[in-house]
Amino acid sequence: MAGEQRLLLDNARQLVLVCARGETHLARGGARGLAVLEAASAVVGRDGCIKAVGPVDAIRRQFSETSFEKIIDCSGKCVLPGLVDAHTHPIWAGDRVHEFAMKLAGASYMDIHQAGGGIHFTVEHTQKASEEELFNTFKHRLLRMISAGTTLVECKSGYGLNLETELKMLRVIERAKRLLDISISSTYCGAHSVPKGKNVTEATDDIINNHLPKLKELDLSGEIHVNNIDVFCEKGVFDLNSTRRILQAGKDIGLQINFHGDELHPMKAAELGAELGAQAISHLEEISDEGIAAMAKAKCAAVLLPTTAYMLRLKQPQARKMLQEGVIVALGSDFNPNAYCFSMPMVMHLACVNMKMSMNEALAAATINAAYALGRSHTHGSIEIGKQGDFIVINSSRWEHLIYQFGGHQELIEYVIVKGKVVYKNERVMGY
Ligand SMILES: N=CN[C@@H](CCC(=O)O)C(=O)O
Ligand SMILES: [Zn+2]
Repeated sequence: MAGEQRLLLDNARQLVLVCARGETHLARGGARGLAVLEAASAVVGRDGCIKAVGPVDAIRRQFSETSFEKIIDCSGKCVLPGLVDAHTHPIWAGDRVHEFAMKLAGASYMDIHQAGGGIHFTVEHTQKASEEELFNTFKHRLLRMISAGTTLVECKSGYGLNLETELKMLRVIERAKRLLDISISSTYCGAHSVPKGKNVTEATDDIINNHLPKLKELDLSGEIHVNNIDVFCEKGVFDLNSTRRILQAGKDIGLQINFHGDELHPMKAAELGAELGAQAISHLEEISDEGIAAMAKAKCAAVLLPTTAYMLRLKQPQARKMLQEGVIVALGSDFNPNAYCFSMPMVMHLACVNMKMSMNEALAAATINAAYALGRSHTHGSIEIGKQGDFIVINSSRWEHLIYQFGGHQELIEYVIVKGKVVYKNERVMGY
């Protein structure tokens, strides 16, 4: 093939495609075996999309007349799809390291929340922060996510609660979507907590009557484009009926439903999400058997968050049962001031050890299934022709080292590539 292409990833020891037949997700046995090529190469075109994937010699023959803007010699290394983080809260001011100490001393998440800390503490600081300050810290956090291999991330608002601050957060996300080398799926999470001075019904009415119409108006004018709607459906936060009203109203203005459910108490959130056609539900530590069956039937993804269960010493979600029953299991870092973790490789490791997932299942959950949870698996989550050219290159001859070496990704990940462009090059790569 003559002409010019953007990138050749040449001669990888392992090229981990994840999927090879255009699957939108991997459930049941599908997640157990991943598509992996040995001694293979991949080509990204000037439009940022993957043009070819295959054995080294075949790709060299096919592109013998082609020039490349960049060639990366991947000998002895592994290439994987860019990782997808399906759940984060990365825009906020004021850390909560003091609450970490309180939790270590025995306070529960809800003790702190009900005493006015937790989300309320972050809301107070985020309301006061300038848009510029929020953008700068957000940018820094996204760069840390990229260096840990994330190339598509879901980002929530939800530390504003009032319309003004929720819009400030969403503008910050919009700016990052335009300016930074990472793909973002944005989520309006105005129902993250009931604001001080309002009861649940008042907060729900305010969201439905004021926030959502404003989001629709800003979408039509092209100022802010939001992808998902979220609610923290939890005892003492938003009950099932308010959750239903908000999610339905969000769906009515074209947002995908993707919400927090069944985390600290069984709420029948999974059953509700399946009924409303939710794309995904997160947490699910307290899901019922009926909820698992309903999510499998509705093809509603379960976004499991191993850092939260670990940090808060919660019971683990039943990942094995969900996988056996055919639920589409995805993973997220849940980066937020309560669970300060940017790293999907560490999340995969925790999912394997604490939730008993296999490494293949964890990688599927952090790539194609996380992309599915965001409605993006037609463009992200696997190395297949036509998809966006997002990759990580690791300095190891077997891809499983990315999960096995807990915390080791900082030395293992050599390149992070988005749309065929190197967006992170690690200068201290060491291998093993
Ligand atoms: N559970 C609700 N929301 C977040 C925590 C947010 C916070 O504590 O600031 C979560 O997903 O873990
Ligand atoms: Zn969350």
